[in-house]
Amino acid sequence: MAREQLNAYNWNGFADRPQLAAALAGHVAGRLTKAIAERGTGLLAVSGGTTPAKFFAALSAIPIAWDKVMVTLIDERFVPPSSPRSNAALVVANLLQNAASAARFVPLYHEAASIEDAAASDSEALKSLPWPLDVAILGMGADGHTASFFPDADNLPALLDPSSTRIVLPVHAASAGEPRLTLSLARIVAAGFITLHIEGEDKRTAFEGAMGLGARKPIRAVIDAAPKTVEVFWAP
Ligand SMILES: O=C(O)[C@H](O)[C@@H](O)[C@H](O)[C@H](O)COP(=O)(O)O
Repeated sequence: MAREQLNAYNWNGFADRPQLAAALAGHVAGRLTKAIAERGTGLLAVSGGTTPAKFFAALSAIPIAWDKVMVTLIDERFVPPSSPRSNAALVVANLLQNAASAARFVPLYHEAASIEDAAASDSEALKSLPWPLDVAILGMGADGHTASFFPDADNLPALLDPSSTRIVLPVHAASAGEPRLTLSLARIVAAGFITLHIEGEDKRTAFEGAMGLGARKPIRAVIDAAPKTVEVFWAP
């Protein structure tokens, strides 16, 4: 594993994806165990998409006190759990299995008249979670989006506002596929352990581009706003 201290992130490179999954799962399990020892609970927020399934499977098998862990989503497509696009379905099928089946899951999607109504009621409902996040697992698209902070989002400045008091925000972005629900940047960067899990050469190139000079991509805004170093986990 190669570690490079660059800017406000650490680059943790792995030879292959299974090794990354095992290492990231070990780090996350350790952070959750530390949180449970310190405050009696662990609060984990994970991203969806196609990258995290192997990491979820590795984490699900680690025997920590999962009955003291609460799992929620960094973001969600505005679709029911029956949809193949549902991040909640991905988490239930891949993470909330084995030892981790004892964790409590707090999804973001529920039926609502609009995505704005869903985000507002989510923000209320999620107030009762034991904030701040102990662990935030971010993904990234080739366009430099993370969470549902899409570069073409209608309300990107509000999504990236570090002083936002909202917990969940609605997102309309043509490139997103469907309307989204996302944790606000403020809630994400307050996490005790923030990781970015990316795989493949395209994602590495996109990340390096986002960290360079030029247009500020959403992933850069998150890293710049984070008071702690973001741990990037990458494999080819
Ligand atoms: O709902 C989502 O899609 C995710 O939360 C999103 O932020 C994801 O992490 C990136 O789009 C990368 O997705 P892939 O892992 O599919 O490349």
